[in-house]
Amino acid sequence: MSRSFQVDLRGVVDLLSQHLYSSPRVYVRELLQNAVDAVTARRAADPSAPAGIAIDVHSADGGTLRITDTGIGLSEAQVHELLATIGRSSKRDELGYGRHEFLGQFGIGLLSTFLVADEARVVTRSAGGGPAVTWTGRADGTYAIGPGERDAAGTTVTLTARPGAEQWFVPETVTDLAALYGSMLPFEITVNGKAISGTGTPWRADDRSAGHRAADLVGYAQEVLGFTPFDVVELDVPEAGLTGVAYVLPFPANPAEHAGHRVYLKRMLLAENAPGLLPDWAFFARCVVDTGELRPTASREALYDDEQLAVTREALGDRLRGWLVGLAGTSPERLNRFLAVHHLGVKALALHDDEMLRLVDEWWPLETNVGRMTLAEFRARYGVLRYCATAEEFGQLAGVAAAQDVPVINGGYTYDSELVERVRALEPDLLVERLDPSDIATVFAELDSATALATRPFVAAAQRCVDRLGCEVVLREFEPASLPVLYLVDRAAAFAGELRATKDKVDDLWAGVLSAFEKPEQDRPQLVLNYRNPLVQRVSRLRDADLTALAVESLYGQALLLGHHPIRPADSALLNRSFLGLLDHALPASEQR
Ligand SMILES: Nc1ncnc2c1ncn2[C@@H]1O[C@H](COP(=O)(O)OP(=O)(O)OP(=O)(O)O)[C@@H](O)[C@H]1O
Repeated sequence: MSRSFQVDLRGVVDLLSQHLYSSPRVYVRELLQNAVDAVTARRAADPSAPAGIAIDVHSADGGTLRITDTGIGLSEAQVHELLATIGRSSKRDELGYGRHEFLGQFGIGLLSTFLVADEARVVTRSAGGGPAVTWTGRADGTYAIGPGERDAAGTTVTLTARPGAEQWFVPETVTDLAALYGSMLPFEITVNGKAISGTGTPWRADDRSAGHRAADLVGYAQEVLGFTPFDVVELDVPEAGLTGVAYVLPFPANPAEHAGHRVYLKRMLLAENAPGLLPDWAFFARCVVDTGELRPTASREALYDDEQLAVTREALGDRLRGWLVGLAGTSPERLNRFLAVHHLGVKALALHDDEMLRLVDEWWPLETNVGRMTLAEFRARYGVLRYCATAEEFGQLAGVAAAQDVPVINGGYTYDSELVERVRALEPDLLVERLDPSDIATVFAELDSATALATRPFVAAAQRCVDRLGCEVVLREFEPASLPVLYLVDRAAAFAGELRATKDKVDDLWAGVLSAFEKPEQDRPQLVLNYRNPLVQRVSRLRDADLTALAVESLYGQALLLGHHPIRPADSALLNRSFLGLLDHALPASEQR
């Protein structure tokens, strides 16, 4: 013998309230939606039928809400079949798919009334004829049917607040909720006599002037989203029955935070923060759209992530890409302003997305030692993309490289050096070179042999001064002559330096382990003195050993500062000492004054 399932309605309502719906407030949406569907169904058969939905809500006596529609209504047989059977809906076709013209499809919406009330009373009269019927459903799973009083076709649902749910029956709250969900619906809807719908979507095509329409769109963003958009991009994807606008954000957005969009389904609000409508790279835009074809999840709070959503996402992405490309073509100045706001996000995405990379390549000016310019401009001019990987290396080398006609990009800003390397994806034959301080050292000219011989004692003395600081002194000739000294740390030496600093801080065991990585001598940073500089020449000729030491030490300090190198405690002690020592030498002794 086959038996029927028994359903514990309390359990089902708990399930809905705790796991499906985010808040009891959705009961307003579900009632509104049933009323809209009923009006739609009636007007499908009789386009001249009235289309009105009225909510009356009072908070006296704990709270009651009544919603009346002029919709299709239900006969007694339909009441048994549709209202009293969970999961049964009149809005699905023979195959069980939601019918296109209706908002509902799951057959559970009415249950949401039990989130806020113990009893729902429905008085309905079918437009097809027959007497009015009253159905009273209770949260404990029982229902009663009896005759109803109602002259015109349509339905009235009445709820009384359950103790503890009174806040959902406050007239202002209900007005706000009805406006939130229903303000774009194409029928007149009133709450306590006040209309909350009627004007339609702000992007509708009508007889407003272009300026008026544009102002409405901006006004909507200001009022509803709370910002004045950088730009407004109109959206239209016929396959998804989708229209709307994308607002370009006027402030930086984090691409990692998948921003949500305001989505209306057949003019009724589905979600204020629906994710997944735009591709990840379009993090800089917030959409407000109305769609007839995309499917909701059963909670009606998000879009169902299916193939159709994926196709729509692509189409919307193309639209925004088109906007960006258009901006580049027609209004580079605006594109630059856009990048000034969103460059970090655009750059982050350019690491994976060729389209964004192209945008950065052509439009984002980078710092170089020959002025700010885009990567595209740089390689058109110089052929090679030569860059320093860190701001410190750029600080050390920019001036010297420029003096030797070596243009170089500062890759030290967030993502910049990765992007320079990535540009190869656009142009596989492109030469990309990372400039290392040791590369620059090789272009320094050796001194002629006589000068080298004559300055050998000075170099030896200078070496003794800075030996304990772990660097090697070399005397060379290079441009610009105005630069007396350079402190060059190549990558290996920088690593060795970090090792040394760490070793000083850790215990013996670790220091021993770290020593295994250390390489001797040739990795030491170089203090390169420029013999072309008149001051250095004078220092090299000093007879006084103390003064020579002071001068070398202060040149060392100067080189550290110029190259933005970290100043260790030993360095700052030396800087102090050399500065005071030089001052002492420079000032006349007091008895001579
Ligand atoms: N105001 C109304 N006028 C006419 N029929 C109604 C009304 N409210 C509900 N019904 C009938 O009751 C059925 C069940 O409603 P319910 O809200 O539970 O589900 P649904 O609207 O079909 O789907 P969903 O769960 O997606 O909202 C509806 O399919 C409809 O036939």
